[in-house]
Amino acid sequence: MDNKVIIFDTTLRDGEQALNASLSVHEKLQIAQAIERLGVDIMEVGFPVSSPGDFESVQQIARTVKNSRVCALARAVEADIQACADALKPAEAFRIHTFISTSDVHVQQKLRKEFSDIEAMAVHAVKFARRFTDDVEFSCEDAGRTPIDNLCRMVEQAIKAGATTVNIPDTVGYTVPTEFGGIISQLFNRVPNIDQAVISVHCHNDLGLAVANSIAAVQVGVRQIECTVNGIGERAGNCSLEEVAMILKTRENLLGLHTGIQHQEIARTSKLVSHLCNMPVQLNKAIVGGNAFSHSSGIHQDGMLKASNTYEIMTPESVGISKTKLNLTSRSGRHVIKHRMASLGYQDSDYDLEQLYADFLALADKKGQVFDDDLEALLFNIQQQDMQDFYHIDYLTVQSGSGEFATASIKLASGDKQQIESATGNGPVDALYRAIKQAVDIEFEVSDYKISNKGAGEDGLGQADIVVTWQGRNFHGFGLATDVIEASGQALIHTLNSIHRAETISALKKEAGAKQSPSSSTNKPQGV
Ligand SMILES: CC(=O)SCCNC(=O)CCNC(=O)[C@H](O)C(C)(C)COP(=O)(O)OP(=O)(O)OC[C@H]1O[C@@H](n2cnc3c(N)ncnc32)[C@H](O)[C@@H]1OP(=O)(O)O
Ligand SMILES: CC(C)C(=O)C(=O)O
Ligand SMILES: [Mg+2]
Repeated sequence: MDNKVIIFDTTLRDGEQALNASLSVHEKLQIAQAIERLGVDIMEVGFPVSSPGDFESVQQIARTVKNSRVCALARAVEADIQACADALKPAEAFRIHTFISTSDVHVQQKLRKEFSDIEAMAVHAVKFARRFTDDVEFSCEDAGRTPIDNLCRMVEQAIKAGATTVNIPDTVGYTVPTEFGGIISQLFNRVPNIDQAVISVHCHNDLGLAVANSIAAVQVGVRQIECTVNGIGERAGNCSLEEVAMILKTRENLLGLHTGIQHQEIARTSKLVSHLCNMPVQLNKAIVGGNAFSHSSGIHQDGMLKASNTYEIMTPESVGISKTKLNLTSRSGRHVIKHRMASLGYQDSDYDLEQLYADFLALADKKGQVFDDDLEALLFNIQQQDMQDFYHIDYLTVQSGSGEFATASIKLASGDKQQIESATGNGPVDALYRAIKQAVDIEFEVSDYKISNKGAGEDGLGQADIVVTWQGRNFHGFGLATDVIEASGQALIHTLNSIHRAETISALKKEAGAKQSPSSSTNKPQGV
């Protein structure tokens, strides 16, 4: 048996069904091109009968994509299949995928038919689809809950009618791996013509088992996995493409299978899909989550510094992520601090590791994650108070109305000095930022400003993200509050505190440099 597993991507069909905002034709095309670059064998890109917009996007993708076969979905209904054929026509070769439910609950309650009617509809649909292409896939919807005798009958009939791929979906993510693998094994053992079609699986993640079930299926002979980028799809989603691709690559030694996926494209495809679909990826998601290649505790970081395979079973570069992250937190140890200081250009003799580590722990307990600037600030013995909150808004009020200038008044603390300022502006944020500018000693420009919603409902939080340019360097800051004006103020103050810290560090570096004699220059911090 061939040991290549065909990857069938359904991000733009099953994945798209689960979005809370629709994608434009242009956005779908961008995703299709990224998925093509990823090296999938087949991409299912829509359900053309469902709307003129979906028809058009399937057509555009069929016109554009060349290196993956394009496919569209149809009920076991002539009009749906005809729509697939019409939309896919621009492609040189295409697949039509038709389906009907086979489980008792779906046949009786949803379709309200007899199983024999369903068999007849399936056979007719497959034969009708074969008029347009010799690549026809048939799916037994809810196969995971279908009585095995009925499932065997349906698979045999579909192959006899001309299906070249037969897909066994666990539509509601009900089965567990041994059970699902057992269903597939029974099909291989009992359906006489099974070797005349590729057998595929399409698993949903309702119990978090979509990937495990798909792997159980390939272990007993399945050679096509249907999946989506980031695992998006109906309800809890579909089998995640990046997870199966990396399981098959990383455990090729055990499974003896491979795919045609270009693994280095995984991270950027995941980011594009997440961004265009407005579906954030959870931090701890395997392969593409923000923490998938970051290490936070001292024992792990020490291991990673000695040999990365102590805690990484694949490299971040292999999935297109530039490098492993070693987060500095209060769970970090001395080895990683030493390593980070060396990468910032410091030699061991430039600092007292025990003192720095003690200060670092005190700061990490307060702050969570400690960044490189913080470490340098500790090195130069800056008071933690200075590092965290030199500037602070004690009070702010803003007045605005349509057709008038807005006015803002603030009371701002700068270290132990306090100042009251007022300013007018084109809007409330402009007025507030002008008042803050009058109160601080820093010449800066706000070069980017964005407000986004965090959480649902009227009392959800607003997040302000700004970029401030100071002496040619960009500083990012954010603020989070139920009031967007307050969030905007916090964002600017956050940024000004970072600038203040950078200013203080550079003054201290200059001072330290001036005190060094030429003969002690080897002790100078380098590369900072
Ligand atoms: C498991 C899956 O992911 S299946 C794919 C799910 N995706 C979608 O549903 C997205 C596209 N769907 C649509 O745009 C619409 O549902 C359409 C155009 C297909 C149909 O719309 P409508 O005609 O208004 O029907 P509606 O969606 O309300 O009901 C579905 C009908 O199709 C029937 N049906 C469902 N599946 C199938 C099937 N595989 N083959 C034949 N008929 C089916 C249902 O029994 C129901 O028929 P009824 O009207 O006789 O009761
Ligand atoms: C149409 C089929 C393959 C499907 O999406 C499912 O059963 O989940
Ligand atoms: Mg599905």
